[in-house]
Parts: sequence; C-alpha cells; structure tokens
Amino acid sequence: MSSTLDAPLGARTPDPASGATFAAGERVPTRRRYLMCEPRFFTVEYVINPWMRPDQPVSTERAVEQWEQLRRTYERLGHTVETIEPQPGLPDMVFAANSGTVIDGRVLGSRFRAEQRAAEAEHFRRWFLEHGYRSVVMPEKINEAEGDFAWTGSLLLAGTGFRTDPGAHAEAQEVLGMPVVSLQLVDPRYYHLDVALFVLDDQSEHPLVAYYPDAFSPGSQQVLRRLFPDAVIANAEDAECLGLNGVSDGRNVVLPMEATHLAEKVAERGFEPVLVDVSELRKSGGGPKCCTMELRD
Ligand SMILES: NC(=[NH2+])NCCC[C@H](N)C(=O)O
Repeated sequence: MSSTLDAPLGARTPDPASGATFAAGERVPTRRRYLMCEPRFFTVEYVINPWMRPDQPVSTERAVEQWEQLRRTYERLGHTVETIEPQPGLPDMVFAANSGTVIDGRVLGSRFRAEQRAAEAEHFRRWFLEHGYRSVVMPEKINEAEGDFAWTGSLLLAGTGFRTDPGAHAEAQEVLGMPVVSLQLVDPRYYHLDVALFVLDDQSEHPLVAYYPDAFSPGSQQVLRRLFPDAVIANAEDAECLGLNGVSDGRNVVLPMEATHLAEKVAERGFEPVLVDVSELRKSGGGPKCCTMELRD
C-alpha cells in the first residue's frame, strides 16, 4: 500500500517512478508496466461500435504520432512500456487493452465478439508465452479483457451488455481468483466498461473510481454508489469525448485533451491530469486506456 495518507505528518515519500518526493497527503504514483501496439495498420473499415464511420477520413500517420506521444508520456512519468508487433489486416490491434487481463502475473486472454478482431487474441497469447508468463488461460466465453474489466486493487469490476459475455465474469473469477462485480452497460456509445469508468486509485484500502452513471443500468448505478460513495462523477460532456478512458498511476491521470471538465474534477481530488491528443484513435471508439494494457506482474 503506497497511499501517503498513512505517512507520518511532514514525511516525504519518494516517488518510485521519478525519484521525486511527495508531502504527506499528496497522491503518490506507483510504477506501472504497460503493453502497447503501434497503430501501423490503423484504419476504420468496419463498424462495430457507434463511433466508427468508414466514410470519415482517417490518417494512420496521425494515429501513429498520437500513439507515440502517449507512449512517451508514460515513459516520461517513469513507467515501462512493452510493445507487441502490429499485424496487417488487424486495424484495431492498437487497442491492446482488449486482449488480456493480467493480475498478479496471471493472464486471462481474450475472445472477441466481432470476427474482424478475433485473430488479435492469438497474437497476444503468443506474446505472453514468449515473455515468460507461465499462467495464460484463454477464455471460453466472449471476453474483451480490460475493455470490460477494471481492477480496483481488490475487486474486478466487469462490464457486460455489448461485448463481454456475462458468463465471462464468472470465468474471470475462477481463472484469476479475484472477486468479480458485474455491471450492466446500457448505452451503445459506451459499449465497453472502460469508456464509462476508470480506476483512479488502486493502491489504497478504499479504491477510488470515476464513472458516468448514465452508462449503467439503475441496479448497477446503485452498486457503484454503494461500493464507491466518494467516486468522481462524470457528466455527459466528459463521457462524450471518451474522457472516462483514462489511465491513472495513482497520481498522474492521462486523459483525452478534450476532457477538461473531468480533468478539473480529478485535480480537485489531488490528482495530476495529463492531457493527450487521441482524436484519430477516437474515430474507432478508443482513447488512452484502450491503447494500454496494464501488466500487473
Ligand atoms: N478498450 C476499448 N474500449 N477499446 C476500443 C476498441 C475500439 C474498437 N474499434 C472496437 O470497437 O472494438
């Protein structure tokens, strides 16, 4: 547990990522390891979510530049970025978060709903095996990994409604041995959990999340209120730029640059917003988190 809230008054806690020190009460980042895939073959040529419009021009070059910026942002924050080789014919492979859930070094692979993305899962499975992961399980049920799974440090929040099969929630609980909480998504624009909710703090006893209530069924909204009474509540404007597709290291919160309102809200809670341009990747319905699988080894 690295929350500085426990630190003695006046103590300064060293930041494992940058070596900087933080005063008691300040948010402290923890060093992360991410897996990313360059969008070398990025296009929008099929439609599997309401953001994708093949008639709209897309620049692969700009997507690569934005992705490079995102990768450099993580490195500047002190994190490690691993990469997987992109494959021709798999334009959505840049959305690495959809291809595995890694907790305590155990890997649950993915199984895509859309046939156009199906082959991505096997490339990632091989990456895990080649990179020393011993426990790699491929799911039987449709499972879009961190697209629909969010780890709070103690619970695996699991979305369903558009992509991941509810049966995959039970499967994840068995394979990963972690308690799973199912959440029902109801708005097709927010077709994955990771465009409706993200975890701001996964290191403290009381995890903190940000979410957009209207993306969830009434029952799931109640569950979220009960589990996270002090959550950051996003509004429609935050959701509409895919602002909930954020990545937090416990202090720095990487957000799409349009998410200025959400950035203010997280700043009020002591986080440091880091805004990035992901406009090209958003044309496929993605943002920073979609491009970033966390390797929790
Ligand atoms: N984790 C995410 N939300 N990833 C974005 C995936 C975007 C991709 N075009 C799809 O519809 O599958």
